[in-house]
Amino acid sequence: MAKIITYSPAYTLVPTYECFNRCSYCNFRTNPFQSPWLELETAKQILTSLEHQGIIEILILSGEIHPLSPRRKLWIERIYDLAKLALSMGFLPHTNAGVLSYEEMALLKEVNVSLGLMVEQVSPKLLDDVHKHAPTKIPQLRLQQLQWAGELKIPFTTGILMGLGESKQDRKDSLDAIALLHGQYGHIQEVILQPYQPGKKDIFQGKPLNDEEILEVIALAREILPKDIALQIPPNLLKNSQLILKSLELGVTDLGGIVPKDEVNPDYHHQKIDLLRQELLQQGYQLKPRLPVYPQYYSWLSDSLQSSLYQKIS
Ligand SMILES: O=c1nc2n(C[C@H](O)[C@H](O)[C@H](O)CO)c3cc(O)ccc3cc-2c(=O)[nH]1
Ligand SMILES: C[C@H]1O[C@@H](n2cnc3c(N)ncnc32)[C@H](O)[C@@H]1O
Ligand code: MET
Ligand code: SF4
Repeated sequence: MAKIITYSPAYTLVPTYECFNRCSYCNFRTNPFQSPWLELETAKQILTSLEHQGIIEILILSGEIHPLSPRRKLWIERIYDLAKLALSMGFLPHTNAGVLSYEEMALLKEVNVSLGLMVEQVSPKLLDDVHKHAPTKIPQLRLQQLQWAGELKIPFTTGILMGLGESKQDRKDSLDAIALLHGQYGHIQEVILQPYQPGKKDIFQGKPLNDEEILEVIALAREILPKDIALQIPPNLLKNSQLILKSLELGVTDLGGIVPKDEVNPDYHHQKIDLLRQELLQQGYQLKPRLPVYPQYYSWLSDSLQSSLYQKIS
């Protein structure tokens, strides 16, 4: 029997690329005021063109507006409206818009089947380097987000970014912190193991992890995280199919959003899904689409979100 590996047929909407953080590894951001915001009309055209293509998830991924900016409220409203629009057109939204206030998180819960935020790494050392100009990457702030998501009963996706200059112990600490919060609230549906990959725009001088190091983190994550958390790795950031297969052997069960354009790593394209499916099948793995919320959390969602979800399944 072939082992099942999942992926999410997705499309990424970007409310804005402007971001007041400056993570040195980022290939996504522009400076504040340098990117127009995505208009609802434009989003509607994009979503219309995506209908009947098997796309399930709309991943809303945004640069961040300063919490004290007078534009913050408009920005959250735009994200809310984009998610609501996607829902009304039969898609299932999942938003990662960086660090939110408790009220913002509660608001976005209404129109998203799950939310996401990467922990990155809990080591405060990174604040002297890659996160020197990225105030929302303060580890305590990110962990508090996971705690709030737990309190609000929001099915949550998180993960670590590897290759930022952290030590092995730092990675272990980050995974332990995620496991601890999941132990308290049971809300972490998946953990993304994201290898940093250099792009054309970033200014980070560090070296990405090599294959052995990546595999070591996967094994460690599988050991630390409880079995009900799915392990995800984006296949376009792995060098070759061999490495993808080895990841699956070590316990990766999900390949994340397979999208036409990887907005975070635009220099790394996804392999054609049919090719990937065939390659995996030859090795005894069956690639299957999944929803952006895992079944054990369906009952956490509002009646309205549950009915959107059941329309997708039936
Ligand atoms: O749902 C998420 N998917 C993330 N993904 C996977 C995503 O589902 C897609 O593969 C594309 O990145 C979307 O543009 C990432 C992929 C990358 O190459 C780099 C970073 C991310 C980060 C996230 C993330 O925070 N949340
Ligand atoms: C949305 C998520 O994308 C990840 N991210 C940002 N830049 C890169 C990069 N160059 N390579 C890999 N992942 C990256 C961070 O972990 C962020 O939280
Ligand atoms: N700005 C958010 C974060 O870093 C999500 C997008 S990153 C390209 O957490
Ligand atoms: S990774 Fe996210 S928070 Fe950091 S600069 Fe890029 S968009 Fe902003």
